[in-house]
Amino acid sequence: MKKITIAIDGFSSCGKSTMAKDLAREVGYIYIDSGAMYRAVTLYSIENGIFDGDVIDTEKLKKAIKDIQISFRPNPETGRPDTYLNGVNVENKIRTMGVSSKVSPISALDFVREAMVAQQQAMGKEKGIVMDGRDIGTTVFPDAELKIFVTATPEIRAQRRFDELKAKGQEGSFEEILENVKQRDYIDQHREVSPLRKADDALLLDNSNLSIEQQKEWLSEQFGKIVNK
Ligand SMILES: Nc1ncnc2c1ncn2[C@@H]1O[C@H](COP(=O)(O)OP(=O)(O)O)[C@@H](O)[C@H]1O
Ligand SMILES: Nc1ccn([C@@H]2O[C@H](COP(=O)(O)OP(=O)(O)O)[C@@H](O)[C@H]2O)c(=O)n1
Repeated sequence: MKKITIAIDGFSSCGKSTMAKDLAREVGYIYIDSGAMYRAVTLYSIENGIFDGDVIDTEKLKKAIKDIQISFRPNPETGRPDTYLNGVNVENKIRTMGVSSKVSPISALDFVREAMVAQQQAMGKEKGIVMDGRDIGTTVFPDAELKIFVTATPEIRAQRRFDELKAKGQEGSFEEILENVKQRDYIDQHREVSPLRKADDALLLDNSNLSIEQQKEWLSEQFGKIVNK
């Protein structure tokens, strides 16, 4: 069966990673969470004095960027990849509100995007990959055979993220999460480099009223239409 490239983009916390991981597992493709890479750069910046409040020392980060190595390794317990920053497992740390509140300004920096996009393109050069993010169908893999753009209302997305963080015992009120979701959407859509937008040839999926199982079936169907053509 021919191998293709699958790009899943969309708004924050709508279920992109969930559907991307499910499909990758089902069809035996590599799954890459590009958001985890931007989150890892943000964690590095927080831990290495690159932030002074909300101000970013861009010169310092520019010098450090080549020393920031991000990789993914399978976690046998969860059956999903964990994110490693310079060899250390940071999967839990990068999902905190502290990182969520600082990730979009870091992701708007051109040199950060350049470094991440180069790594993402190298990961996908053999195809057989599902990658989710904000600019996968527009910038990272503009020739992807299957492109999806996912959305849901901000309230539903914030509720999903709230439930997730609560289940992990992490802090964050619904209002704080909703505000963060809206703020990141705004910054992601309005930045100069590779802003979040639907690629012209992407299929739009509003999953506000779909269950995880239903969206998984829908995505498998779209995949089948392309590989069985
Ligand atoms: N269709 C859905 N209905 C309800 N919850 C969902 C759905 N899709 C995903 N979720 C849950 O919503 C949360 C955010 O999903 P995630 O895949 O991490 O989103 P994204 O990658 O877009 O940020 C997760 O806790 C996930 O289990
Ligand atoms: N391809 C990507 C992926 C994420 N990002 C940035 O990284 C942040 C975190 O991405 P994420 O996918 O982990 O976000 P969630 O929707 O999972 O909360 C986004 O809000 C964007 O600012 C990006 O700029 N480009």
